[in-house]
Amino acid sequence: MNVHDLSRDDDFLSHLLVEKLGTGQVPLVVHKMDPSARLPKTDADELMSLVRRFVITKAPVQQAVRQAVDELLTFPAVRYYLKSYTQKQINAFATHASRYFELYHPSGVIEIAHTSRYSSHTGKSELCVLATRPLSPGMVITELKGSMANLTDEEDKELKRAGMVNSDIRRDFSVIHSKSMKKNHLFLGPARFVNHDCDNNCELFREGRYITFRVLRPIAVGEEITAHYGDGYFGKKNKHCLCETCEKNGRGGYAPVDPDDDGTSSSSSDSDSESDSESSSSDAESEAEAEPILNLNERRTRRGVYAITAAKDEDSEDSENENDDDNTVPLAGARDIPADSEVELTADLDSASELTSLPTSNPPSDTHSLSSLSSLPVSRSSSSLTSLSSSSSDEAKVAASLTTTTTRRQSREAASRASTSQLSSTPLRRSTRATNSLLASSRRSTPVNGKERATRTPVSNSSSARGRNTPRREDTVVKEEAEQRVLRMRPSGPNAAEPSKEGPEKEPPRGPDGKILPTCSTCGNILPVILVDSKVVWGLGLDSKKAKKKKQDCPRYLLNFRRFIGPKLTQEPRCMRHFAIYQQTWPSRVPGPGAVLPPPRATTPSDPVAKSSKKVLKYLQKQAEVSRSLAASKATNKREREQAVEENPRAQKKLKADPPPPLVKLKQTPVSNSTSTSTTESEPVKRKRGRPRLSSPRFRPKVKPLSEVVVKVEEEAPEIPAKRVFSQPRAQNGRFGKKDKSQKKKPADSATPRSPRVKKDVPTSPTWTSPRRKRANDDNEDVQMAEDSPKRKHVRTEEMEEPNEKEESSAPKPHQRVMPRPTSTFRGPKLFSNPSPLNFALHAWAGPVILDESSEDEESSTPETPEDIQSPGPEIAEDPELNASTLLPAPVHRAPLIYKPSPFTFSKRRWVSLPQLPERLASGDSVVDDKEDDDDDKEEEEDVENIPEHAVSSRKERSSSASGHSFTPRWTKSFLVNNDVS
Ligand SMILES: C[S@@+](CC[C@H](N)C(=O)[O-])C[C@H]1O[C@@H](n2cnc3c(N)ncnc32)[C@H](O)[C@@H]1O
Repeated sequence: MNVHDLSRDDDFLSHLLVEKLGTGQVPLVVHKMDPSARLPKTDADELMSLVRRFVITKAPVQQAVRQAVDELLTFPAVRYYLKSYTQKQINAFATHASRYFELYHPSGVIEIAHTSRYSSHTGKSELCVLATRPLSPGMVITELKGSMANLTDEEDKELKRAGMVNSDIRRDFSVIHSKSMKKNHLFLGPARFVNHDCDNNCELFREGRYITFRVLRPIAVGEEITAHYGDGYFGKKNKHCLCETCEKNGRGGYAPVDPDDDGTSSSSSDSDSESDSESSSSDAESEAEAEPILNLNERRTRRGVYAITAAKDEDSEDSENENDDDNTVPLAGARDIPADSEVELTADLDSASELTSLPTSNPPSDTHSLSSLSSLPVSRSSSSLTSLSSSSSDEAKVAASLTTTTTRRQSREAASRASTSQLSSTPLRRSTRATNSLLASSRRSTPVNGKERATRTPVSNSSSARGRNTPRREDTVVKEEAEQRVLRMRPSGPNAAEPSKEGPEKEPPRGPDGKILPTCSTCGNILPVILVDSKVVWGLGLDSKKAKKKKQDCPRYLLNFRRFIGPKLTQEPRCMRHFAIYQQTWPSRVPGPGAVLPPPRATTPSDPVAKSSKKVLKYLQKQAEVSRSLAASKATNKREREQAVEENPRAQKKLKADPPPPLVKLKQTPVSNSTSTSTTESEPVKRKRGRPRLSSPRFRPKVKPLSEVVVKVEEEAPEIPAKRVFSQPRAQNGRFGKKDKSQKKKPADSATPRSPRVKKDVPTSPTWTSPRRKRANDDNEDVQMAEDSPKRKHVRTEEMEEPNEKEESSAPKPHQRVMPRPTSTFRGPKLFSNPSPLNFALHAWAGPVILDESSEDEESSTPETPEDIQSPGPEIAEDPELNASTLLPAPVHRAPLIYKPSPFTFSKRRWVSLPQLPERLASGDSVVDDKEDDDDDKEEEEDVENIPEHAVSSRKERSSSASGHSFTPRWTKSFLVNNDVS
């Protein structure tokens, strides 16, 4: 796709599928590449019904997406839009459309929302991406994609040429620089709404021609998805960054103003060409440039979007470092010319994948600016007021309540204050100012970091909206504010949610008059008062005693209400939009009480090794350390017990009686007040009779397969003395490691070697791990180990703690050879009936079989019982073919069994037979191995979701189709022609 088409398509599609969708009069305003382009008119209701059909369809995601795209292409406006398109262009458009549709699928885990975090500073509507479900590290947010288009040098320059009045392409968009290709790419699509945070919770990575995101640490519902644009994107060392992390730490745009700072601080962002790299930042340091203090908060970046200022000095200095000398073309009052500073995206996009953005050349209108402020959601994590959460601070809630339409008592107060504001020249501005004023006043008494933080009212939207023609007024404003300010801070205040995090009980939000404010029982937001034409249409009386007793939701229901209040509804919070689309309360997406959510589409990476990143590994490593310490104490106990067993065989009995070692799962350190479905708690494995069910959730990697693997590597391997594992079953149990119950859980027990020599060949762990799970873990481990050694064999060997590595590598891998059964009970697919396993086993034991040493190697990891003809039921015991000796190629000697294996285990194995066994035996085939592999494969197919390795192909398929990247040319020209496109 070329840049022009991508830009044009994205403008149109984001208009259709973001702006027009359920947002009423306060849309999610998307910055257009070409705001001047006229877009065909579309009926919002029609669009909504299309999306409604899409979200309620039962079809699989991709099918549903295709249907939706098909339908979209029948819209007159779309047909009109595409009429000059070639087939290729239509396909590209359809693919891009599919990305937007994917966002809305009920299985999706994110949504696009307003954020006020930057709006108040940038004066423009800003969007963000929020999680609607808990996300775990390693997950790939498949529906959050961005399409890339190669930028030609000319286009690249064009994007950098800010403020070209008649420019076709505007610059408030992401540009990714590929180190390997040494090229910049334009990056559009839903993924472009991801904002930057210095402690980002997601990272970018590339899947073919599109970019998507991988979760780095647990993300709670309502939390914002953030990426890292680079270290120098928002000025040198991101000193103008307004992210939540900077806010919490008093850095970036929230850092105290250095009294010595004469405004000549460097601004690498304005100059550095590879701003995220260390070298570039050091380069940038040398390129110190003056920057007036006055403009620190809303200064322009090199991309000039949110730093709009008319300060002369700054402009000239910035321009010094810009490669483009476009100083004569100011952008909304600023000559913000982006340098070649797009952050680099390395070849594998893991280590240095970064997202950059180019600035917009046009500030939004006041309406837009304010609309963005009008829905100030409250964040659980103090993040940018973008998420709805009950744990938000009062202050944030006050902010939320003070939307452009808020007229509660406190907002009235604020409004009266605002009326005195010099800047509030219009009602809209006044309300914005009111919000800020109120917040400022409340903050004046808020000590931060032991200091009383003076407040500064950020430049109102008017500053962003000001034109080049009004420099004088801006200067006045800026100076005035600078006098007030000691520290830089954003209007919502620092650590907005901190108090609620600390205290066990949340303080209900109160207005300035001290009265408790009514909040939405769904999202916790302060209920707004909605005005239409200065008349309160909703919200009054909600603070009455009666109303307080009643559970009250925020006005998502006003969607229906809108019918009689007309289209002039001035506010539509997130709950409303959500409800409009899903007819469900936020964040639920599926209808009906107790309805089951479809599994989230965020997946683990298809190729964990390739997709692993330092950050994920770092996180996992951290987690592993925690569990390692836990394991250390356990290991000591185990060793003691094992020693006791060796010294005193009687101790075995005790050991047997002891509960089996728990399946160690990662104990997670709580990262947030996440409702994450994280399953990485330390939970002991319940012992069950028979073999553990491989499909049992307790053996699934669940949410954090990577984490578990780390634990395995770090924890299990060092504490497993091979002796304990092999000595017992070999000596006492013969072929069936029945006696030691802890071994019952190991499939390896069936393959227990008989001699000490074999002992070395079959390593195992004290905690039974199903082969399938083990394989999955191996893969995951590879991810974890990828940095040290990409060789999986080596990793596996390490994990198994094989005493004799050479033997291990040459020997068949035990976990591959051991045949796990589909279930631990008699519900396996190979049983035709449900006979008594006990009877069967007793019958089968009539002719005990002992294999010779020569066949042991082969069998060491395979079932001991010979394969036989599949039996219809217990009668199988009567079948002469059950005499294993007749089936085995070379049975050498027999001996009575010393121990009776579990009848369940035994009979189950016996029944796993191949009809073609005799023939295979006759032909000298290795019966057991093949059979086992088959079985394994089948099982793995059944449980493919749990096994990264085996899931790779299916994931790849899913992923590629999910991406829309591989969409076949379904949306043909003829399709459009057939649909009256001419
Ligand atoms: C790729 S866009 C992100 C989506 C953007 N909020 C929107 O609505 O289109 C990058 C822009 O978001 C804003 N932004 C994102 N993260 C920011 C941060 N940490 N500090 C300041 N502005 C940020 C800046 O305006 C930046 O130019």
